[in-house]
Amino acid sequence: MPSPRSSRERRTGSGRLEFLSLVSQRSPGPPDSPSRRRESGGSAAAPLPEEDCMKLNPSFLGIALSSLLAIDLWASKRLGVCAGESSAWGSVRPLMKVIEVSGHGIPWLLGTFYGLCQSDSSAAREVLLNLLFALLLDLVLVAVVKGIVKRRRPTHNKMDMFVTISVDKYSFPSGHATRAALVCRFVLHHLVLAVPLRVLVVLWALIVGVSRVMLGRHNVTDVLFGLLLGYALYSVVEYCWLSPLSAPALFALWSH
Ligand SMILES: CC(C)=CCC/C(C)=C/COP(=O)(O)O
Repeated sequence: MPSPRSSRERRTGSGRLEFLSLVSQRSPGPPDSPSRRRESGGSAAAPLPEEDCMKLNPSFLGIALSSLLAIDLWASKRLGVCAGESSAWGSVRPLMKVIEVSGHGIPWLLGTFYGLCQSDSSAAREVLLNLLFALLLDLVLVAVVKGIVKRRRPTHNKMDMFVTISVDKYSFPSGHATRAALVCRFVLHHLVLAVPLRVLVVLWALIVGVSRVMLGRHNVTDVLFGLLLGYALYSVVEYCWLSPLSAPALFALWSH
């Protein structure tokens, strides 16, 4: 028995199947428009209001963003292999938490402040004062962006972080990632280090970023944006560089 064929197909002289163009057979307009769908139901319909058409035709940007977010959530969940003790890489979680502390704001702020109090050269004081300024600027900027975006941390995150502030319930951007990128650029520009140490500094920043996703603290996009933000923030710090000439009162505070 011959198989039933749709009205969109016909046979050519050579016996090959050819698909008839739907567009050429119907009235002009987008082939999948709502009015078309109504026509295919057999009854003529009045055109839909413009707002309805807008809802039915989401913009390319909207689709691209939702797809990116869906991929982000899926990848972040799969990469969150240290999110709990019972996770696939749960045994590595303590090491990841040490890396977390290495990028935390408190040790960096306290360490820089201590160095500033101890330093006896004006060049070191200038660098440390600017590092302190950079770290504070970073904290404020991240808190503002987190407060505006209000993206929740991944559901698989265990909120057992060392010292947090209220906006740290939000995840975009990763504060550890901004700090790691900022400190990395700062150190590479202002400390004279041997190449292996420079490589280590870059590796540390990348590992801090990756560990945020592995610990389940962040989605991948939080970390990528955080790294970019920290990188860009360093340029702002360079631009506003504090020196004994531009901020004499501040330097007078630290001169012994
Ligand atoms: C309390 C102070 C001085 C800093 C908070 C540091 C902190 C907990 C940042 C959050 O980082 P993530 O956004 O990467 O989770």
